[in-house]
Amino acid sequence: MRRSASQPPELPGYTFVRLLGSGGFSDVFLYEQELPRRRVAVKVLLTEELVGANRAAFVAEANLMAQLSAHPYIVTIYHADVASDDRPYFVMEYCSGPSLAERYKQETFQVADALRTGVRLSSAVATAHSAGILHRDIKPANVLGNDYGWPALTDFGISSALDDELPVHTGTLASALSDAATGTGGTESASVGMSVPWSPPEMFEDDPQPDVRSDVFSLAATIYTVLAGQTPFEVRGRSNGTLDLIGRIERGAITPLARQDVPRSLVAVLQKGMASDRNDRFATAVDFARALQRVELELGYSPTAIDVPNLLIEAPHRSDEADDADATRARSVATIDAQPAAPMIVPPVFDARPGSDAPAAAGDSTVVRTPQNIAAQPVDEATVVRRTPVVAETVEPAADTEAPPRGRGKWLVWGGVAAAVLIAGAVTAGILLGGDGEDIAAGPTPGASGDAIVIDTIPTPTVGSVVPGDTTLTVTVINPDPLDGDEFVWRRYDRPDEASRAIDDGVIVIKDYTPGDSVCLEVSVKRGTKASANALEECFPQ
Ligand SMILES: Nc1ncnc2c1ncn2[C@@H]1O[C@H](COP(=O)(O)OP(=O)(O)OP(=O)(O)O)[C@@H](O)[C@H]1O
Repeated sequence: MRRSASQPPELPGYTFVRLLGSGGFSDVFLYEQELPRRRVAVKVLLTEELVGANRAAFVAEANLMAQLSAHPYIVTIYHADVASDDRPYFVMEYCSGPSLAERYKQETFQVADALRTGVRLSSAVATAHSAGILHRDIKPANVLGNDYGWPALTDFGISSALDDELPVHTGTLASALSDAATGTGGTESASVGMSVPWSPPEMFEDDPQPDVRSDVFSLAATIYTVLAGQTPFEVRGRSNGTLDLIGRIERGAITPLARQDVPRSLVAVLQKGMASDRNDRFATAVDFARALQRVELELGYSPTAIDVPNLLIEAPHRSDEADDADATRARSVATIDAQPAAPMIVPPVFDARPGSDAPAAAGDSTVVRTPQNIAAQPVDEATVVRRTPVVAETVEPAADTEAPPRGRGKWLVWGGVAAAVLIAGAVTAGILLGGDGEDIAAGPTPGASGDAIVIDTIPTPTVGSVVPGDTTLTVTVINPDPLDGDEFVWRRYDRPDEASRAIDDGVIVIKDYTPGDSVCLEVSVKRGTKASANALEECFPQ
């Protein structure tokens, strides 16, 4: 439920113009500043959030952003104070353009634009890292657009110092349950914020310990999102509830990026950025930016400068790039120029382009997004708060319990109280309970509502063997915990138009197979009318 905005405060020297937007615990208003005359965005903490920890978190956000304000791709903070109604506020650069979230839903990003945005954003993130700050909530909605159409990273609301504990928020699942049910408060404990579709797997651990590579994952996921027009672990035509996404993120099941104009090298960079094991990712945001620059060079584009402070790393110029307009700025930041391309290997799972042996299209042609390549159902993009360490709990299903309208009950946007409890339990157990199993008879359950009630635990199949033949590919799958009557349901997710099929012996035979081709399968165990919520999703041969 959307809450109504608070009253804009009276601010001497500023005239209120209009509401720009509302966050979980603050409102952002457009004001006209008198001297110097300019439009500014003012973020104001809600009266209900004035209690200690929230006020401190708000002030910390202003201080973190102010520390990074000189960066060209981080929203600039001008001033902070407390209004006459006792609400703290900060005044920042007004970003008149659409955010990346608005843009990717309305237009198809050209490859050059995505690369440029990726390098710029990475330099903003690297700058935060060099100041000892993890952003922890990088996603398209937190990248605003300024007057020049440049990206401007914002919302350091859940950021933390690199060597600190995660920021502690007040309020818990238990207290939310209690609040929702009775209107009273509950006990407090620590919780962490995250936006699930762009979160790395380590954030779902009991005691998350994110580091710079966690931000690298979210950076890569953000660039994937703007290129694909959907988040990386969303699958068209399937349930994309929070549990589904967490399962796919943990398995590294990135949805193939079906764009002919995205070169294999870029696919490989994004895949490496989103590797499940953080040791397999780029070690730093600068490394990720450099990899994007190499793709720019490969495609014949001017490499976008990496603007970072205090890192006077000057790589050799490409002679014809000496006048790159991007490289000269009146900013106190160093510039890292592009380096020569290095070959990268693209595993087939991520690259869904037909005829993937064909050379990469170097062009930057406009791609018209057809209804087929738009995600069928929205995922929950909100920043949510999860208690940590997460403890399994059991509650009566409360699917129709309303989420509190404002404040730290933000995580309830996950689809209700029961969904949040289910996530907590599932993550703790290290497995994702199959209880949100899709009702086969009714078809896939769209959205987070499919996460609401735990009914049973249906195992996820594993791969037994893969045997490529001259004209067939035979994949045998195993039910690790079979019960009488269990079957398998499988389909090719690289061919969304093909129907699902049921088998009971676990032997999947793909006919008309051409050796060397990749076949992407989604296999669930079917038990009665339910299926395992977390399907096996893999492309073969591996
Ligand atoms: N500097 C700005 N210029 C223009 N619009 C802004 C600016 N800062 C925020 N907004 C708008 O205000 C909305 C709310 O901002 P806020 O940072 O509170 O967002 P949020 O991420 O939804 O909330 P939270 O901080 O609770 O995660 C944003 O969605 C954005 O549209």
